[in-house]
Amino acid sequence: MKLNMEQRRIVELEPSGHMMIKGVAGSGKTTVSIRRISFLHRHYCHEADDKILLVTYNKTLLNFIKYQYDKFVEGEEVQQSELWFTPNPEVEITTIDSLMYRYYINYQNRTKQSLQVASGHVENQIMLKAIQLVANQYPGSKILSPKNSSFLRDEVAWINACHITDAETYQNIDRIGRATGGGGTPQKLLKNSEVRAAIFDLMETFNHMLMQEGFITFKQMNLLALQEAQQMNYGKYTHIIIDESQDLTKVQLDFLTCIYHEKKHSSIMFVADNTQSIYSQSWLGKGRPYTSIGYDMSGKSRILTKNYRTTTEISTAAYDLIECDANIRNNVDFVKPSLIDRHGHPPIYRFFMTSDGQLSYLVGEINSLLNDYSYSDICIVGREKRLIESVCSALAEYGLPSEILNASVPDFESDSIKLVTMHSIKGLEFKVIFLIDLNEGIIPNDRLYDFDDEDTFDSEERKLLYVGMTRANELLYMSSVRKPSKFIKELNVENLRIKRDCKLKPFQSTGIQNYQLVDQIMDVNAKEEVVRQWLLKELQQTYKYPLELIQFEYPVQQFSRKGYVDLVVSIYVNGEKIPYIFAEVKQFGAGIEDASLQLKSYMDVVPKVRYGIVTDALEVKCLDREGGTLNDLPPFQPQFLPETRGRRLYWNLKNGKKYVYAADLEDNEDIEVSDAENGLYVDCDSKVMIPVVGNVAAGVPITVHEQYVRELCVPLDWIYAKQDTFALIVTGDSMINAGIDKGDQVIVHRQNTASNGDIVIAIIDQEATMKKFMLMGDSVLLISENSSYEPIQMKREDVLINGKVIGVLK
Ligand SMILES: Nc1ncnc2c1ncn2[C@@H]1O[C@H](COP(=O)(O)OP(=O)(O)OP(=O)(O)O)[C@@H](O)[C@H]1O
Repeated sequence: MKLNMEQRRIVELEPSGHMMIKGVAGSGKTTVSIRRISFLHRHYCHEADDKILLVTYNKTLLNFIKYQYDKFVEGEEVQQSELWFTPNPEVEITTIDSLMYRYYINYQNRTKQSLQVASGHVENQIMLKAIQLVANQYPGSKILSPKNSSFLRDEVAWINACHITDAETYQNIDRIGRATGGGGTPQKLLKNSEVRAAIFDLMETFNHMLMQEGFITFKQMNLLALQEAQQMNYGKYTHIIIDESQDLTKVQLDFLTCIYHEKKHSSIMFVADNTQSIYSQSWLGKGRPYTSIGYDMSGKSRILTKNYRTTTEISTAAYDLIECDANIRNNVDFVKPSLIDRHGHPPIYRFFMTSDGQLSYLVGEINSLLNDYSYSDICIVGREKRLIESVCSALAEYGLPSEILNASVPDFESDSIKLVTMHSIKGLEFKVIFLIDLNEGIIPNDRLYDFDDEDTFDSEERKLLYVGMTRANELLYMSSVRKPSKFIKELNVENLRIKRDCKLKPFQSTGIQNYQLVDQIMDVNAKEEVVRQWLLKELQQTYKYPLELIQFEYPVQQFSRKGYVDLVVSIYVNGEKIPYIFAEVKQFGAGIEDASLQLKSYMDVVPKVRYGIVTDALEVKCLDREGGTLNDLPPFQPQFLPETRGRRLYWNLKNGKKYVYAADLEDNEDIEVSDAENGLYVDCDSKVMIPVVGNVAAGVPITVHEQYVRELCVPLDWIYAKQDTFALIVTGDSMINAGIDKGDQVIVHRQNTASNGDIVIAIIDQEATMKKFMLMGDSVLLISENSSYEPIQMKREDVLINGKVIGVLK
């Protein structure tokens, strides 16, 4: 892979302390980070204690990096990658959690203190005790109640994650998302309030009680790892690259600063995309400035805007989500993605009435994809683990191999469909992604509404969906069951499709007041009408059929019975209007099996109809005349309309070529000319009007009259000079073997000379006639191209040539 210029500049940047790389999803942030290791290792790692660290937030991403590089990197880079992933004192690639855990173990060993990570249950029990104890000191406080214990546990974890060690800091900190007390927050967390004072005391008491009982939380463990790093001066890194830095907590960021060994040639690079910040305890992802962790990034940031991972169609649809979220767009570090010219199928969205419906769709679609993709190219993504677990076991029943990606030892290569949660797919990519169960209550997850205010929480969940959508290299499927997530409505339906290889967009209802062809509707309140109106709109907007070709309730005689096709699209063929597409619609979600049979029976009795479509707005089936299934319907073509142009053949005797000449029936100056052989249109910008002066017998006039009633418009190229060009109507049949028939128009150039073989207008006995000119010695043969007529031989001086035929308009 060749890096683009911006990427290469970042990789090869001379280290000068801290810097930030902002980039959109798929812009190569991880790619650049890995190449940068190689560069730093080669050029800026010359001192004995120089070490490089690449730290990722999530374990699956770490393993994905290893997998990608083991698989793809060649030549020198293979050696480099081997260097990184085999024990090597100079380069380390790890997750922030395992790194901090190592420091925590050192802390334990040094302090001889052994604490166990508390289970959720233990944590809750101790929290309840702590609430009881502290509540006595705040008799007026409503917040310190057992019913708020999970909110309080979350808030305490947040204080610990943010490395807030004194009450004053907590009293004054911006509590983004919570301060307003919106959504499920039990109480406003106003600055300098008694509520905050109570929570801070609770945090200290809880931490203390937990440790007393020999337990610790993950957040406290991180605090102790940080303490250890501050204490010890060993194992520091000259270069640190932090991938997904927007997800890290304040403690984790402080820890990395602490293990950064500042030197003349050292560097710490924060790689971030705030649009993908999906953790509520993250620090920078919430829009906090880098100065809050001790770095001034003015003039130190670089931007990557091009999304290389997904197609333009997928990126555009995913961006719809971001565009409607002011929280995300207004974030200081927001980067608007720019698109690369890689096109593919727009994302497919399906709605199902039941989970079984979704499952059988998944099975059917995966089976149909297997011609082009292997199982390992496909990943099914769910908001929650339980959702993918149930799909995983169901797929097994259908004989489809699948496995839930294990974050610790993921096997990306195994020939099975992967299943993963939205949180763990961050940083990964697959050729085909299915985002399932995008349902109300699941995303945004209403069980988690308890803590942050609604807008903040929605933004976080919206980003989660954005992360999922931007994982697909080629094909993205999205589906909902029963009630779609409100985020689905935020996607622009124009950017979605209902099926692969089909232009039809997902169902959207139309209000009765906007129904079309109302005079043809039997019952506007009928349940299937809204489906028919959607299909009608699709036929007009997506397939471009004009409304005048569409009709409702088209009568069909089936033996003694009369039936009515719900919708028909007709076209004109040779001036005759014939039915072209039959459509049968069913009410929303009613199924299409019966309607398919009905449609086939209608098509059977109307042999002219070519295509059929049947839909209940959820399922769609297109049929051909023989009843075979088609991917899509044909789009409208201009020739389907009644003829508005007179089409004629023009034989240009100047160059021997034939053209299709089409003049508008109402405006004969509006002409279209195309090459009759290859159909290519001929430039008609320069054209002239020539008079139609009468029939051939009248000959070519000697003087030009101004008042010719009829004129013919022809391209300038076809004639020699406008003032000497006339059109005559052929009256006789003397030239039929030359392809010139009665009624044709010939274009004549006025001249009194002719060459052998020219078709001329000659005056014989004071009457004009059209003949072929042949000079024979002193005489001239005027030949009819019709064996019924004898050639006329005349003395050369007696022959009066009036003009030469330069073209024939049939
Ligand atoms: N210059 C390039 N040319 C072609 N492909 C590229 C280029 N840069 C990156 N890619 C490809 O784009 C995809 C995304 O790259 P990468 O994972 O590094 O992006 P990212 O910014 O870390 O993405 P995300 O933040 O969404 O996880 C990868 O498949 C990578 O190989």
